[in-house]
Amino acid sequence: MDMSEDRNNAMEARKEPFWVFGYGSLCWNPGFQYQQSITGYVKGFSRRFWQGNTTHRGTESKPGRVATLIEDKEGITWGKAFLISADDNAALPYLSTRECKLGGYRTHTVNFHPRPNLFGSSSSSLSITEKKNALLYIAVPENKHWLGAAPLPDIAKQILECHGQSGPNAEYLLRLADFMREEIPEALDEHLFSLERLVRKFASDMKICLRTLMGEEPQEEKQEVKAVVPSYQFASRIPEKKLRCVNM
Ligand SMILES: N[C@@H](CCC(=O)N[C@@H](CS)C(=O)NCC(=O)O)C(=O)O
Repeated sequence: MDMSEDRNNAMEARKEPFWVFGYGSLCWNPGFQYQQSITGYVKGFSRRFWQGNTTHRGTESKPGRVATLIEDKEGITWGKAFLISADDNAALPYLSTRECKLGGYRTHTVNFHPRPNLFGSSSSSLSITEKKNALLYIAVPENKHWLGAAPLPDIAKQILECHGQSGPNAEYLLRLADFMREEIPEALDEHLFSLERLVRKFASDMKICLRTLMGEEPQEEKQEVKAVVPSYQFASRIPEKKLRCVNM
């Protein structure tokens, strides 16, 4: 699959509004200005916590694990796309620092499929449901932070133990799982939700309060996960967090 980076420059050169697709922390903490956001999916990829991270969610000596995409002909990965305006000159440099410089990701252009309109699309909203060209940031096995596959319990233990400049690695996983459950409850992701279940189990076994770990008031631990009414302001309900290591 051609993962050339020159399309990024083409998007910059064209100076037209463009879409960025997020499937990890960008879903719940985009960190840049955007005109609108739409949940939806990309085909041909599956999400995996196979990318190591030594800045945001880990250290050089104890790298954490963050999300990337692996090629999977039958794969569908759900997330959120953000429309960035033509005259925005800040988003791409910010993402290049956050994703590429600090995270080992590279750009790739895909077709983004907006989530089918749950209430029947009128002709006026047809443009919202049409697939769109989007930029995404993917970590490929050749990058220096790549960790690759491991037994899920080992990945879960690593996530529970690691912490970086942006906070606990567990926060990254749990916020992504919460985002998917609350904004796209129909989306399946066995890898993500199995990891969430394992992290919650190991935290309970080790008497670790995840709410405290995530810097929230200690509360009664979620005993079971209930489907909730989709909230379209998910990101706005998460405490604003500027990523210190991006420093932009
Ligand atoms: N490219 C993926 C993953 C992005 C991601 O998680 N990047 C890391 C860079 S290492 C990050 O920004 N982490 C911020 C954080 O952990 O809060 C996405 O579209 O969401």
